[in-house]
Amino acid sequence: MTIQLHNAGKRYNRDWIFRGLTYDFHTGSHYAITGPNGSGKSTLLQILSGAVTINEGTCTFALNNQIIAPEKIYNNISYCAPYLELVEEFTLTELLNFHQSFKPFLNKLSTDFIANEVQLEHAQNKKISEYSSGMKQRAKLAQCIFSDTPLVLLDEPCTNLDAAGIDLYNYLVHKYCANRLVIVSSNDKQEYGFCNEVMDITAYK
Ligand SMILES: Nc1ncnc2c1ncn2[C@@H]1O[C@H](COP(=O)(O)OP(=O)(O)OP(=O)(O)O)[C@@H](O)[C@H]1O
Repeated sequence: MTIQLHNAGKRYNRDWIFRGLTYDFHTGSHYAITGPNGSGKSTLLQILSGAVTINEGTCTFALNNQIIAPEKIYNNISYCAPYLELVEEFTLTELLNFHQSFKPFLNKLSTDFIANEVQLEHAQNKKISEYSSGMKQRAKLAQCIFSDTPLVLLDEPCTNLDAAGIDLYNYLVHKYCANRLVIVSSNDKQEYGFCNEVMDITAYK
């Protein structure tokens, strides 16, 4: 999987968030997008998911050297972000089963195994609405990291996680994302310490 930005620019109304952004993202590398609050990290991540369009330049997605149209890219993406909601009426088992009906899990892993991996096996049959905020974040990470996609987009992935949760995040990323294209939007080294490429978005203001 590759994503190539060439001279990309994004503005909301008259305000440019970034301009002249030329950057290649490749499978095998793990990238961090850093910058202060409001600098455009989440906006860029949404562009890299195909959900938001740029106002100038190009953003090209390719899988196995075949160009993919931005509107088709969603099949290849797992996304975890504070602004993406879970279906809270579901239990974790129902949520994972529903999710895998349109996005299968890595190696056909079972929902029981996944609940166990994120240490939520004791709460597997409890409604997500009754979860704590840290438990909800573990459920979001489970849904994202275990989906069998070449691209994993993580926006502030340790939101609401305690120290054990942050260790769990690092374990999941190392075990299940090693050969995937991973892009993390964050200002917290605990969230992107494993990334081998760091892009400071303020360089493109
Ligand atoms: N839908 C929108 N319409 C108008 N402006 C927007 C929209 N989304 C974001 N912005 C603006 O774009 C800028 C970048 O926002 P963005 O959320 O990408 O920043 P960020 O770096 O992720 O911030 P944070 O670290 O606080 O999460 C901000 O000035 C924000 O107000």
